[in-house]
Amino acid sequence: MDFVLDEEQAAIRQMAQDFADEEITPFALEWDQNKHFPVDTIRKAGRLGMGGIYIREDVGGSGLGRVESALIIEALASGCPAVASYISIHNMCAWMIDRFGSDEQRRRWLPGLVTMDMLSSYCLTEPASGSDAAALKTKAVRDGDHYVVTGEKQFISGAGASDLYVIMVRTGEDGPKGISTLVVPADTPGLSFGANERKMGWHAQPTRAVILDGVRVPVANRLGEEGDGFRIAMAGLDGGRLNIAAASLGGAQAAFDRALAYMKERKAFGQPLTAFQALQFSLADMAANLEMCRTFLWRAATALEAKADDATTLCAMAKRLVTDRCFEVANSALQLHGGYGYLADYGIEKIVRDLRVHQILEGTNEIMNVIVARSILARSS
Ligand SMILES: CC(C)(COP(=O)(O)OP(=O)(O)OC[C@H]1O[C@@H](n2cnc3c(N)ncnc32)[C@H](O)[C@@H]1OP(=O)(O)O)[C@@H](O)C(=O)NCCC(=O)NCCSC(=O)C1=CCCCC1
Repeated sequence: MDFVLDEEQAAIRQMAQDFADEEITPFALEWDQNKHFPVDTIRKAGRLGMGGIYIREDVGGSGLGRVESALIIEALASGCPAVASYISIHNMCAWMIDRFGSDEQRRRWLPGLVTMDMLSSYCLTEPASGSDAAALKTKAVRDGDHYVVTGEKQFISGAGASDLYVIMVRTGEDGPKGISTLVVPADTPGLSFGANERKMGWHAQPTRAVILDGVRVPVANRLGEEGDGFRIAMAGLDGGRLNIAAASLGGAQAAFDRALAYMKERKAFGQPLTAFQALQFSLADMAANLEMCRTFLWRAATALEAKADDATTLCAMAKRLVTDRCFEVANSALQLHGGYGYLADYGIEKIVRDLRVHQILEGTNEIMNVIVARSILARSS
């Protein structure tokens, strides 16, 4: 196994890092404080190929793999985890269309999605179903060559700003086999949005409910067959979870870098903070955790790219391990800043707030353990 990036991967990572340094980092605090969703910046990322990272090239995608995606999202998140995560979600939706859509659907939607002239949102969670995703109730009733869809999706990132909504609905029996996936354009009559939720972090992207009131969606907008929707949703999340882990890694690395710079400058008891062994040990722990997270993330990304049998399990492990450890690293970076770490202008508390939700969304870390434990038990039976 080769853990050294090749020339192309190093160049891709540098391109994303340059973009983050120039277009995201200088503005991230302002976006957070003003709850501003930087759509123009996101579209600029799209023009550099970051809207269709692992989309096939025949429709304008970048044709890269999951390791490259982890590199890009990590770099973007060094500027703002919330913006990087939105780009990650958009990529997940585009991939679901690329992987499960017909040729006609791919040609219809992907050229706009890969450039991010069209933005997309993933809609699975409902007010009464989160972890138990297969209990969703949003109903789609067939009426000729349309479905009539009624229900509500909760906690939807980008809702109100996105142009396309990839929505899991119930077309059949209770449970996972009665679920289908529909692609619904924002301007479809009957589609509306709840208020922007007030959150602890992720202020640089809106989170709203998506409300469907008798929305007529052409059957031609269904991905795959009726009943395929749960499998499609879960397959999308395998890669989504890796990207969320990469966003945690980028945020935690940025917090570490700031803590190191601060410790070199700040003096206590006549010496820079870097002279104190207890604080050196803290830095060493943080650095080891970051490196472990990065290495494991690349391992899981390689497995997903290779469609390995244990890819879903490794993605779940990576999501839990990386988002937990990186939250601890960011929190330690805050601690190393002393009182200044708690001030909004230093930017560290924003990273901690942004990273906290990565332990909850795209499947809570407890659900990640459910997935891992099930696979261990299945293998040992
Ligand atoms: C793991 C889980 C709890 C499992 O459920 P059950 O036991 O009901 O379903 P089970 O019996 O495991 O499976 C059913 C079928 O489905 C196939 N399949 C499962 N995983 C996969 C997979 N990874 N790939 C392909 N097929 C899969 C499975 O094989 C089975 O089919 P079969 O019967 O064999 O024909 C699942 O529900 C889950 O994960 N919840 C977390 C939701 C959750 O993660 N939201 C997050 C919502 S999104 C979110 O939070 C966002 C936040 C910010 C913005 C973006 C989105």
